[in-house]
Amino acid sequence: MKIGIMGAGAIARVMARTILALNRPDIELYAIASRSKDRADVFAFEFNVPKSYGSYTQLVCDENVDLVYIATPHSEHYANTILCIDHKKAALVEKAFTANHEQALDLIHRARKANVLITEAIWTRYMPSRALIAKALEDGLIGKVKAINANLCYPIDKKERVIKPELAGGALLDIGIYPLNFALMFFGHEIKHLEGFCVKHTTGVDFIDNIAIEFSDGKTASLYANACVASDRMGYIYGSEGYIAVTNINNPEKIEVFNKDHERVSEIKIPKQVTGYEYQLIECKDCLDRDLIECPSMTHKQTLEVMQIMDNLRRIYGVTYPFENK
Ligand SMILES: NC(=O)C1=CN([C@@H]2O[C@H](COP(=O)(O)OP(=O)(O)OC[C@H]3O[C@@H](n4cnc5c(N)ncnc54)[C@H](OP(=O)(O)O)[C@@H]3O)[C@@H](O)[C@H]2O)C=CC1
Ligand SMILES: O=C1CO[C@H](CO)[C@@H](O)[C@@H]1O
Repeated sequence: MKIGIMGAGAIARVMARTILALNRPDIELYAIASRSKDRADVFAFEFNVPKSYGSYTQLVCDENVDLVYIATPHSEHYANTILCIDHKKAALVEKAFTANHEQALDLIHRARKANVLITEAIWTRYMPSRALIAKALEDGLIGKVKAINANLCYPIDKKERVIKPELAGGALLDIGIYPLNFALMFFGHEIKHLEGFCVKHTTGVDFIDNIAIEFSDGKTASLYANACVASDRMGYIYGSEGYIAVTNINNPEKIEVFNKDHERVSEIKIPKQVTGYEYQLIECKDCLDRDLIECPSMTHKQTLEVMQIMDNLRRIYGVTYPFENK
């Protein structure tokens, strides 16, 4: 699978390092495309990428590219993915999949019509830690499962793409999406009641997010994201007999099981990984081999439901992006 990266920014570099370190002959870093040929050339030199393009269109016109990894700001994902679909290129689209549900729905309709794989690069959904936690819950390690509490905070208030409304910035789409997915991955998507409260940046985007969910089966989730501070990134799943503590919900480092007397009863070992970003690539390769147009770890339906929940939260917050008001 020859990968072409769209956008030569921060996460693109992490992905390039991942592909190189993965060192699989069947998963190759083949091309980089930037809006600037100079930036593409610098990137290509840095990671020894065979092809370097000064426009995204040139990348999707390269007949050797099998998968485009879209690593641009949220506001751009919609147009970038259309470009891929129109050129019959499979796309792994960074989270948030799009700026809103309407864009996501349109992309999925287009991809299905064109029979092209598109999927959201919400890396935590593809990781082995997800199945390990789900199994611990199924096995009854903490009794009857009742509630989740999770947070993810980074001091990212100087990043343009995070503070600018026109780039669909804000804490929710950038980091709040992780505690949200953490809760939905383990409790499902059937929501009975959703509440939210945010503090806004001076630019108008949400910057400190508090989210409360009551699921249809009575389980609950309290989620927090803050784009001005660093936090412990803990995720807790509480049950009638104890709780599971996940250290770093953004890339799980430790999964511990405690009983209701707060004694640690076990630790669930996480397999050694490259960076954690490799699993979504491996699943894309598998999907392409099997002619699938969506990834089982993050189905189109699940992506759409996450986008809908985030739209609903933004409605509660009173946050819209300028291009949505036209
Ligand atoms: N999974 C994860 O752990 C992470 C995911 N992300 C996600 O990755 C995406 C990119 O984030 P990140 O790499 O931090 O962002 P950066 O700002 O570092 O890079 C984004 C790149 O997108 C390109 N781009 C295209 N259009 C625009 C535009 N209008 N304004 C600015 N840049 C543009 C630029 O590349 P060029 O000019 O070369 O074309 C730019 O370098 C986001 O969706 C974000 O949520 C980010 C960090 C971690
Ligand atoms: O997905 C992400 C995880 O962590 C980052 C902090 O560096 C975020 O900004 C980002 O978008």
